[in-house]
Amino acid sequence: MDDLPGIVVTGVSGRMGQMLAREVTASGKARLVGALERPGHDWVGRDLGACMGGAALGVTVEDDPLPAFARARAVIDFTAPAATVAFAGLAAQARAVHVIGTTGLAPADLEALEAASHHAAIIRAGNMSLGVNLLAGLVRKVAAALDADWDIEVVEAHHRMKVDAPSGTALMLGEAAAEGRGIALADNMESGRHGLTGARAPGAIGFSAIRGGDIVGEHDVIFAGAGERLVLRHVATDRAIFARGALRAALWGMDQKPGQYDMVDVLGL
Ligand SMILES: NC(=O)C1=CN([C@@H]2O[C@H](COP(=O)(O)OP(=O)(O)OC[C@H]3O[C@@H](n4cnc5c(N)ncnc54)[C@H](OP(=O)(O)O)[C@@H]3O)[C@@H](O)[C@H]2O)C=CC1
Ligand SMILES: O=C(O)C1=N[C@H](C(=O)O)C[C@H](O)C1
Repeated sequence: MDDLPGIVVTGVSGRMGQMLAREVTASGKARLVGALERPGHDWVGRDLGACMGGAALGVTVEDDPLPAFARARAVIDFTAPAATVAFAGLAAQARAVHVIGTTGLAPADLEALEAASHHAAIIRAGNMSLGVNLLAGLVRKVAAALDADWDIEVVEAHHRMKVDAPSGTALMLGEAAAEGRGIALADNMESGRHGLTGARAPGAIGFSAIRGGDIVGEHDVIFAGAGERLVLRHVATDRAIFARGALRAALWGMDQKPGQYDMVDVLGL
């Protein structure tokens, strides 16, 4: 057991943090060697298992990232952009693999990750599930096969607590569609339609977001042509799919050189 590679989970009280801690602990492939929360959080100093309402795990929740990262081979981080940028610098310092599931990152955040990736491997994806990463490949192929008379719309639905839109997955799928079509997503993105919008811009890739209840994550990519419509869909019903992908990425990343990677690299798609 002691020779299993050590992993730290950040934002451990969160929806994904708890799922990740359970996945790592139950995997038999890695050891949970650290669980982080922010200073002042009421879990800090307590046993993680008890905090999650189960048996003691022998892992005390901490609030100081660097010493935790220093004893880990990998950090799995599903938190928020500002936290992820700070963790990237510290993971680079500790030479630990940084697996990033956090979405909503701004261009300046991505620049900070690029700098950190010169010192340690970073694996980042807006969706760590096998299904969505396969779907992105299908979307790229379909977009390449159809001409610009087929309108592309990405529709996503998530739980009421989600704070960013479009979702990281929707952006991944939009990027795949843009790549397939040979255009830049940034120049062709249409989202948040409201009021007298005018007609749809030719060649645009549209985004719509639904928020409600406990929806785990649903994504449709619609190719709407004249007289027919093709819909490619992924429905997540269990957050364990993301945690499983993240653990796989962490283990894979331990054999990689510093640099930036995604789930296509991890899954060999
Ligand atoms: N790539 C993928 O496959 C997936 C990505 N996600 C993404 O993961 C992220 C987290 O989602 P979810 O678990 O639902 O969110 P939650 O809000 O449930 O959890 C976020 C956690 O991060 C902590 N956190 C936030 N900011 C900081 C900070 N500055 N310093 C330290 N800790 C911080 C929060 O602590 P506190 O409560 O104190 O704020 C909380 O514990 C989102 O960006 C989401 O989109 C989610 C699922 C799959
Ligand atoms: O916040 C979530 O919950 C999810 N976020 C990711 C995203 O932004 O696409 C992945 C998944 O859809 C769940």
